[in-house]
Amino acid sequence: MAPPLLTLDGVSLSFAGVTALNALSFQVAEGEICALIGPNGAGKSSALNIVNGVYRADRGEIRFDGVALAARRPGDAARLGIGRTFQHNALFHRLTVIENVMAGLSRKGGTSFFESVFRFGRDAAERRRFRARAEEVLAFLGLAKEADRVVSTLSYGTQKRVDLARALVAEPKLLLLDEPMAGMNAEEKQAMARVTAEVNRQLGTTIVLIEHDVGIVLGLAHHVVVLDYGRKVADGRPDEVRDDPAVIEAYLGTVH
Ligand SMILES: Nc1ncnc2c1ncn2[C@@H]1O[C@H](COP(=O)(O)OP(=O)(O)OP(=O)(O)O)[C@@H](O)[C@H]1O
Repeated sequence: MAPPLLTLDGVSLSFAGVTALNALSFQVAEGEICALIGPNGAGKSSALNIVNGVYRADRGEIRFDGVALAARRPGDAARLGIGRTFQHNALFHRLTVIENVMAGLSRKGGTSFFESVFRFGRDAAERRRFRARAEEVLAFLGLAKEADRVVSTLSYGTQKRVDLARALVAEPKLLLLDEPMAGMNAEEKQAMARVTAEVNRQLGTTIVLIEHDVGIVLGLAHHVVVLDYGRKVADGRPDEVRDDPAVIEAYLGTVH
C-alpha cells in the first residue's frame, strides 16, 4: 500500500451532547479514491469538515502529508493542498463559470478573490496566469465552451462540474467531495463518476468522497470506509466491505 496521505487517529467530535464522531481512525493512501459511506447522520460530513478545518476535533489527531493538523484557521486546508466541493452547491450563481473557477485560485496569489474577479487587481500578469490556469481546468473537464456563461443558466449536472473545476484549479493533493452526485439522474451520476475517475488517474489527485449510491461507490472507489453512529464499522476494498455483516446491519432498517 502507498504511504498514507491522510490519517485520522482516534478522532472524536460532539455537538451539545450529540456524538458525531466517536474515536474514528482510518487512513487514505496517496493516489486512491476513498469513499465514506453510511446511513444519514453517521458522521460522514463531520469527518470531511474536520479534515478541512471547518470543525475542530474534541480529541484525536489528523495528519496530512506527514504533518499533524492542529489549531487551524479557515483557509489553512486550501493552502496545504486540500480542496473540496460542497453538498449544497456554493457557487456564485450570478458570476460566470470562469470567474467562479478563478475564485478557487484566490488563495494562491497576492490578489484577493474580488480583485481577481472584478479586475482591479494589483497585478495584471497574475490575473492572466489565473485565467490561463482556469481555462486549462475547464478544458480538462469538458467545460471550455461554458467559460463565459453565467452559472445560474447551467444545468445542475454542469454546475456540479464547475464546482469540481473550482476545487481542482488550485491543484490540491487531496480533494474532498461531499456527495458530488446528490440530486443527479442515473446518466449524470455515471458522467460524474467518469470525471472523478479521470481526475484521479490523470492528475494523480487523491480523493475522499461521500456518496449514498452504493452501486456507484463500488464501481469507483479503491477503498471504502463505512461509518455508523460516528464509529467505523468496516474499512477495506469494495469487495471486502460489500459482504461484511456489520455493513449490512448498519444499512438494514435505515430509511434513506
Ligand atoms: N453543526 C452541527 N450542529 C449540531 N449537530 C450537528 C452538526 N453537524 C452535524 N451534527 C450532528 O452530528 C451527527 C453526524 O452528522 P453528519 O452530518 O456528519 O452525518 P452524515 O453522515 O454526513 O449525514 P448525511 O448523510 O445525512 O449528510 C448527526 O447527528 C448530526 O445531527
